[in-house]
Order: sequence, then structure tokens, then C-alpha cells
Amino acid sequence: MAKPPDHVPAAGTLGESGEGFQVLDTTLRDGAQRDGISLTVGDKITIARLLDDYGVGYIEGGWPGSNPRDTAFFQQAAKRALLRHSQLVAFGSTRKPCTRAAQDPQVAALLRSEAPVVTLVAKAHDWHVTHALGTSLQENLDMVADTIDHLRSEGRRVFVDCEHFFDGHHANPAYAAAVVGTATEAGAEVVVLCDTNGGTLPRAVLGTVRELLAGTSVRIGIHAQDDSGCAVANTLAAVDAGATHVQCTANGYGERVGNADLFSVVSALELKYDLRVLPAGALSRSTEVSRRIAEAAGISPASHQPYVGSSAFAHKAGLHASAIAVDPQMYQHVEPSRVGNDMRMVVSELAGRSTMDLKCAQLGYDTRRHPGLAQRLAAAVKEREGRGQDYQDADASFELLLRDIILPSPARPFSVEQSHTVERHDVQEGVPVITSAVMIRTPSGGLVTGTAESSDTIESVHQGLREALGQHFGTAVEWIDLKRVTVRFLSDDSLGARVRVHVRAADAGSEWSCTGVGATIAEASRQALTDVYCFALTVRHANAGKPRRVHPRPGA
Ligand SMILES: CC(=O)SCCNC(=O)CCNC(=O)[C@H](O)C(C)(C)COP(=O)(O)OP(=O)(O)OC[C@H]1O[C@@H](n2cnc3c(N)ncnc32)[C@H](O)[C@@H]1OP(=O)(O)O
Ligand SMILES: CC(=O)C(=O)O
Repeated sequence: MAKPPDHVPAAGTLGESGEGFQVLDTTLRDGAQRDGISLTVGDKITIARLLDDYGVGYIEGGWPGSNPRDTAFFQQAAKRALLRHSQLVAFGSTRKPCTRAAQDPQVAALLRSEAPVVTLVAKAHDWHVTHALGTSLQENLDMVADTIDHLRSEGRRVFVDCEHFFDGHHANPAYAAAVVGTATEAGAEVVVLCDTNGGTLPRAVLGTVRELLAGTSVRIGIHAQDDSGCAVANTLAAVDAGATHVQCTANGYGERVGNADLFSVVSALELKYDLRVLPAGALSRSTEVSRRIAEAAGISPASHQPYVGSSAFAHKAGLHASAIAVDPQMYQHVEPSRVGNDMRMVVSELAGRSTMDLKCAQLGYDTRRHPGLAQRLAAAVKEREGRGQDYQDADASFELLLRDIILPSPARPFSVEQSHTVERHDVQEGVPVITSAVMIRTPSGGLVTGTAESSDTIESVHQGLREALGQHFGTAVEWIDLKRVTVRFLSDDSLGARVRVHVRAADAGSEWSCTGVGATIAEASRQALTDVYCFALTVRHANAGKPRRVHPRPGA
């Protein structure tokens, strides 16, 4: 583990609430500035509760007075005593030029929010003061001092977000430092240096924060936008230089490309800097909290997000798997369970025997009882992927392939003997009519045919197959639903045009995915759908109610 920087308090020296080192989450304010997010008051309450349970020190709830929903959120938060662990923070700006903070309606709304802490955004770049705000450099300093003074006189703790600090410091270091000095003298508890345009790189952050800290005793914070892909790195660079307050958003949501991701930052601070910034045990809930916040925000979870993404600990390359079989940490920077995530083996043409051994163990099969199985499986997967198949997101098809090899035949509950799909155009209705007839052979050797019509090819094949299965298996197939079907047209000089279909299916208890490939959509979907029902009628039935083993340790 890397040694923490010298200035950082050692683990155990921080208060239970993280007072020694402050984490401020601004998902409900800056996160809501991401295009595509529109949080209702209820969504905000849900996210605030998740963050509060997770244990961040401060939750910035929005800008009271700027819109009805933010105002209502603060009213509800006050009425319900929403937060148990975290401090609620209201965000707003310094007063308007040439007025008094006591007369500024926006500042009054901050007080009315009843939040005990206020983050004030203040201009720190001289060009922004003169050209965007349209006032003098001195008046901007007066706005900072007057607003802090007024809020403090009303009993609020004040954090100051120095907007465009790094660009401003580059252009006019003396003025940027004067804004920090003014905020400090007026009693700001934290002065937060913002990389508002996200263009600053870690080396500049490190140098600038270090330089600033040499001349001030105020607590310095960092707020980094991710426009250069450096928000997390910049946040950690500021901590390296001595910052002890970090502003982040869940899953990095935020204006333009986003902010420093809360889960990456707290994971790094806890696991790599050995700092306790969350209550004991909270870090291991990171993956769950990340996904629940994504759900509340209406954004699909990012599979490749560091630490908490579903692919953060997914291993595809055969050589990686062979070392993981010795010790998973050989190809992992942290143990996945520390952040509540899982290790996952990905089956593909890039896999070798070790991937197959580990994957089979994850699926609950002991390959040691079947000498040569891993090798045969790897060869079968490579050969099929060479024909266009893709097993990466099709564990159920892989498990059927594995069972085809290890079980005495017939391993499957039925086989498709024939299937035909024909399309005609209904002139009266003006739509295509696709008819599919699917003949299956049952375990007793009987033949059953199902026929269906639809305007959609996959639906027609699906209903034809289901009709045939229903005649033999009865209600056993009725509880199966298709959740998602994806079709990809493959162009490969050696194969000619091919179609690949992925189907995600579900019953009341779980979901599973299958794949098929063929010259037509009908052929590819028939293969994938056959796997869907074979899996349901064998593996799902056999495992109903039984937990799957998911974390095989080598030799376990
Ligand atoms: C870097 C950041 O992300 S800071 C957070 C930014 N977040 C948001 O803007 C979201 C919420 N904002 C809003 O709902 C609206 O912009 C409001 C309610 C705040 C203001 O709306 P309006 O009064 O219609 O003004 P508008 O948005 O056009 O302009 C903002 C005004 O604030 C002024 N302003 C900007 N920064 C500051 C500051 N730090 N201190 C004081 N005034 C400021 C601007 O100069 C402009 O003044 P003007 O009214 O004299 O032109
Ligand atoms: C305050 C803020 O959100 C920024 O400067 O980016």
C-alpha cells in the first residue's frame, strides 16, 4: 500500500464523522447540472438518504431560491429532519454587486433554507469579475466579505467555492490569492479551489495548492470538473498538496462531462491513503449505493466505472486468468469486496484453460472432475466465436455448452428439429406479416410444432417456439419473459454477412442471457431463444431457490 502524504492525518486520528477530513457530496447540486438529469423532490430525498446512510460528512442539497424544487427540497429536509449523519449544505452565490448582503433576496433564500452550512460561489478570476460579473475587482472582494459576514452573523457555517480558481491564479495570482485571503479573514471555514472548466492538470493543481497553503492557515478544499479526464487525479493531487476537504458527486455526475467521482475518491482515500473518511464498514456498500443513486437519477450505471462498475473487476484475457488462479490480487489493484463489488470471469475467444476453470467454478461446476474439460471448452468457445458467436454477455449459453460437453446426451430438454420463417406483405394493412413454424423434439422423441404470426421476425420465432414448448411443457414456460433483445449485423470477409442476437430473459427469480448467430435474424434468434428455454427448463429449474457460488478462490 502506498504511503500517505506526510501532511495527511493518520488513520484513526480522525473523528467518527470525518471531521478531520471533509467529504462534501454535491450530487444534488452540481450532479443535477448534468444534461439528462432532472431530479424531483422525491428523487432528491432518496439520494440524500442514500448519501447520509453511506456517511459522507456534507451533502450539498441544491440552490434554494433558484427553482421551486430546490426550495421545496430544503423545506422538506428541515421539516423531516432528513439527515442523521451528514450536515446539509445550501449552495448560492455572493451577493449582487453594489448592494448589501442583508438586502439580497438570493442570500435571504439561503438563510430561509435553514441549512446549517452554506457554500458560496465567489469569482476568483479577475477576467470573470470585470467581464462576466461586470464589476470592479475591489467590489468583488467586498461582495465576498459582506456575504460571508452576513451569513455568519446569522449563525451559518460558510464554505467558499472559488470559481475558476486555477485559471484565475494562472492569469493573476495576486488577485486569486486576495479572494482566498478575503474569504479567510471574513471567517470562511473552508476555501475551496475550483477547477471550474476542468482544464487544469494534476501537476499544476499540486503546485498551486502547495504554494497557496504555504501562505494561509485556512482549510483548503478542492472541487474538480472532469473535462480533461483528470477530476479524480486533480482531487488527489490537491490532497497530496495538503487539501483536507474534497467535493465530489456520485458516479461523477455534473456539468458537461462531470465532476470527481465520489466513489473513486473515497475509495482512494480509504484504501490507498489509509484515511477514514466514511464511517466504519461504509466503503463496502459503495457499489450498492452507486447503483441505487444511478437508479434514482434515471441514469444507467456505467459498467466501466472504477471500483463500482460491473466490469471494474471483470477479467477477460487468458493470461490474466492464469495468474488469478494463483491469486486474484495479481490482476486487481484492490480486493473487490472492499467496495462491495465482485470479481467476474469473462468467457471469450481471448480465454484459455484458466478462464474456463474459474468460470466453471463460479457457475458451480468442478472442472477437476472432468480432465481436459477446460481445454475442450476453450477450443469450443474459440471455434464458435470465430463463426461470430459472442459469449461475453451470455453466461447461460456458455453453461449450456459446458453441460453439452460434460453430461451424457441428451443434455438438453428439447431440440429444434426444423424451423421456417416466411414473410409476406399484407397489402390491406400495409405491414409485413412474418410466419414462423418451429418443430421441436421432446425428451421422449415426440415431435411438436408451433406456429405464430407477427410483424416482427424475432417475435414471430419466439411465439412459434413458445407455442410448441407450451404443448409439451405446459405452464412451465409461461413465467419466462424477454427483457432485452439486441441484434448486431456482422460484416466479416471470411464469414460473409452474419447476424448475432443476444437475448436477456427473466423469470420471477432471476435473469439470464443467451446468444445466437446465423445467416438471418430468424436463424440467430431461434438459436438464442432455444438456449433461453433450454436454460430455463434445466439449469433454472434445478437451481430455483439455491444460491449460486460466485467467489471461487483457487483450490476452494
Ligand atoms: C460554476 C458553477 O457551476 S456555479 C453553479 C451554477 N448553477 C446554476 O447556475 C444553476 C441555478 N441557476 C439559476 O437557476 C439561475 O441562473 C439563477 C436563479 C441563479 C439566476 O438567474 P437570473 O437572475 O435569471 O440570472 P442569470 O442566470 O441570467 O445570471 C446570473 C446572474 O448572477 C451573477 N453572478 C454570477 N456569479 C456570481 C457571483 N459569484 N456572485 C454574484 N453574482 C454572480 C451574474 O453576473 C448574473 O447577474 P445579472 O443578473 O446582473 O446579469
Ligand atoms: C462551484 C463549481 O461548481 C465549479 O466551480 O465548478
